[in-house]
Amino acid sequence: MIVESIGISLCISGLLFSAVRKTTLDQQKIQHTFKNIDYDAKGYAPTLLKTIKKDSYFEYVYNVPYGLIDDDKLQPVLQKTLDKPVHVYFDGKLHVRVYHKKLKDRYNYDMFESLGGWTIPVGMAQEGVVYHDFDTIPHMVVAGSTTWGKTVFMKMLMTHLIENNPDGVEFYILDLKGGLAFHRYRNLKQVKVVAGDYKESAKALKMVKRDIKKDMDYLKSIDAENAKEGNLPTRKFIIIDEAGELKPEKSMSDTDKEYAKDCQSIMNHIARVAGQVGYKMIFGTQYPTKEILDSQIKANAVARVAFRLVTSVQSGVAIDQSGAETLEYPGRAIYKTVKEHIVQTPFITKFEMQEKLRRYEVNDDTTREESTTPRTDTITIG
Ligand SMILES: Nc1ncnc2c1ncn2[C@@H]1O[C@H](COP(=O)(O)OP(=O)(O)OP(=O)(O)O)[C@@H](O)[C@H]1O
Repeated sequence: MIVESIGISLCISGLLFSAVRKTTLDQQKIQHTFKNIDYDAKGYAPTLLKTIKKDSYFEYVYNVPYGLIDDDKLQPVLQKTLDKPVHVYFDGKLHVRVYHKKLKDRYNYDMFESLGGWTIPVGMAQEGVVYHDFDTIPHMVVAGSTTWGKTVFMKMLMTHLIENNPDGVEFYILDLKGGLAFHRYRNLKQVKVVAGDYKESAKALKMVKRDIKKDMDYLKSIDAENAKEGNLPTRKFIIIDEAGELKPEKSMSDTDKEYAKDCQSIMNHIARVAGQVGYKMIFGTQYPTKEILDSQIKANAVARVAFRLVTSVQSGVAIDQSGAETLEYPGRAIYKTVKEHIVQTPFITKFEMQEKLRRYEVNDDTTREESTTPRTDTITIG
């Protein structure tokens, strides 16, 4: 009995000693970093106020001298120095959160629990799984340079929403990279359109605009403020991949320019008025510039997912801060609404998607029309 309790107390003191050693080491390295990158005001560096110990991280809170504010380079430098994931934020005090473990570079889709409804898993963060609810925040920007995970993410989102609501979700997909990425899903009963060029895109969006008007008139007639309150069973997702292609360019024919302008004006309309009526826009782009992500879209697409981008300027346009240019792995992203999280997004293969969605395929367009809720204005392209 005595031997056992001595063993337990030795073990506890061992753990405490190891935690103290780790925090002391972190603190020393952080303080040296402040000095080496001149993070001070007239020689006065931040001073440690307290240390918060949590299961997954230690957080060091610093008093900072007046006039010293947040600095974008602090987080990447500390991350490299400590060789651990670090999150730096500033709320009058400077917080340096140092996580014990690094995120893995792959988490398979099937390990993410479904919360049902209009919620999707955005990915695994240090704090656990992060979800996004499209009924709370309807529109989303998904930015990322090519080959860093944007398309896999949009396909994962589609798979999850179909699995959650096979009879209540509809997709209108503008696949402006030639219709290749989403073409194979055109026969799913939930996919109303896969538009592969400007003409088809403009036609699809005009159809969406007409539906929005009908749904708004209906909600007004029953005095409901939004789709949820009006018990509208269907949510419609407009996926745009690649939004940059809709910017009218000199190289386009005059007709295509007109179609592209029509598309932009309807996209702005959807972003401004249609979120609460049950229309959700997923705005994918590999070139986040001010022209492509214009102020209307940005003001209304409050949820942002940024995979690796080329420059901090692009990151600034996509998520209003730098950081996406430093993401290290495909599938790693910054998810930002009011708060921001670094996540490893769920990975799903084409084969897994096919296995999950095969049952919703309809063989030809006639069967497809019959198998979906009848709508007089549904068209099928692609
Ligand atoms: N969530 C993820 N976790 C781990 N690896 C991923 C993840 N998402 C994508 N990848 C890897 O990155 C590769 C490229 O992904 P994806 O096709 O989505 O890129 P993309 O940015 O959409 O490129 P493009 O713009 O050319 O279509 C995938 O084939 C896969 O190997």
